[in-house]
Amino acid sequence: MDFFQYKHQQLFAEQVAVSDIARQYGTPCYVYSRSTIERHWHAFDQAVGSHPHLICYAVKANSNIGVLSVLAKLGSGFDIVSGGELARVLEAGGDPGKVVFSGVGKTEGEIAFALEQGIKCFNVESPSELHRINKVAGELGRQAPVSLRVNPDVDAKTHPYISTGLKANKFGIEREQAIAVYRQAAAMPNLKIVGMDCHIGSQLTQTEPFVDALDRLLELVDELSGLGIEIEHLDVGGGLGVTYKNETPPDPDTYVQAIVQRMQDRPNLPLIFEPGRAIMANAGILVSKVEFLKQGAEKNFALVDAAMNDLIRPALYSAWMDIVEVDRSLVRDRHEYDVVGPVCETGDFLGKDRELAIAEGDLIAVRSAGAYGFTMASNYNSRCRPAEILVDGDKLHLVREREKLKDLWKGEHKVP
Ligand SMILES: Cc1ncc(COP(=O)(O)O)c(C=O)c1O
Ligand SMILES: N[C@@H](CCCC[NH3+])C(=O)O
Repeated sequence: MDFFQYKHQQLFAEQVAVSDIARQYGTPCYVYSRSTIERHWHAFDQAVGSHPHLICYAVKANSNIGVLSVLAKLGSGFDIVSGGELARVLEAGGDPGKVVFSGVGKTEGEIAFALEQGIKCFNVESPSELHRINKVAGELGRQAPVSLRVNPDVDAKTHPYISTGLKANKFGIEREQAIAVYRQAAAMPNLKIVGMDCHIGSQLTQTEPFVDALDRLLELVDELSGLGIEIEHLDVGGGLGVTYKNETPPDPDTYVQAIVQRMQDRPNLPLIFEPGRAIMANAGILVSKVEFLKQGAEKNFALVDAAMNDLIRPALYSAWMDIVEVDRSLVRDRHEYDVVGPVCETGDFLGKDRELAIAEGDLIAVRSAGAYGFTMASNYNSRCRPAEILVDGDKLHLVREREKLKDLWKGEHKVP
């Protein structure tokens, strides 16, 4: 069931009319559905069934404290890529013992912070990082749990900017070197090898690359076992795609089943999943107001009050995101528009060539904007970042206030 749907031609978020939310909190604003977040998380968790596992939501997709607190209450784990994300998880009430720390450039400070908090493990992306973790752990008198992120060299068949599992990508340790690096890790006194990890890219719409990657990892697990190095968990990463337009990704159940089936003869090797987009994308929309309609020589423009600084995916990846009218009861002529924001960049668009029945002052919503929306927002053009509202049935929670002008120069100083 979709928790963003029309009732009497009005777009609703759960039981609240989106136009009421806009009236109360202004635009632009992100609106999230708690039920959708929970349903998506459970879809992963239940699909794994009795195989031991942990769902570690990828915080980068949407790191709002309100969102994280919903997931923490479900008992979710978290995949983080910075000390900042760890701090958010802790603030939201997440369990550090269920946190895996990915990312290619962990600093000494971040490693120390994570060790002190007792995270589940570091997903290590290079031999240099192993040395660094070993050093910091030694200084703190601790043993650091580590898992190597192996780059399995499979083609994820996704946008080149968001593919991560190819030899040409900066992520992970090459498959051919993995055994040697595990041996190095085994010889370091302050490390404890606990797992193996991979993440081959984002917005994948086929199951096959995931299964190929898993098979490649399992070969390595067996080879390591022969060398006396036992892997205690296998982290298959995130990356499951969603439908923005006409993509047909497998649903979480089909994707998870394909992976769990491969694990049937390894019932004691726990799995970790790191979904981000599949949990959050369709749990959120970006609501914006039409400021002006403008007729150009070749195109009609709908100038709206949200821009690339609020939602950069269309500008950055030419990503197509659905744009809909919030109130379809209004009588309007239907025209084709480029939906653009006020930022001074030609690339500032939310959608091109969209048929919409709108007038100045009307509301539109960009759908599937719950993942990589606010987390990639900036203050470019000195624009205040939008409010974020979480809907829970008929209740509204303002989970992030709209930034105020003073927030724009917080921490900056005039020169005497
Ligand atoms: C290491 C890691 N894990 C998980 C994710 C989440 O990916 P997605 O949002 O595609 O599920 C990412 C981002 O692609 C990532 O880099
Ligand atoms: N930010 C990207 C995906 C990158 C995933 C991060 N590893 C998007 O909006 O689609």
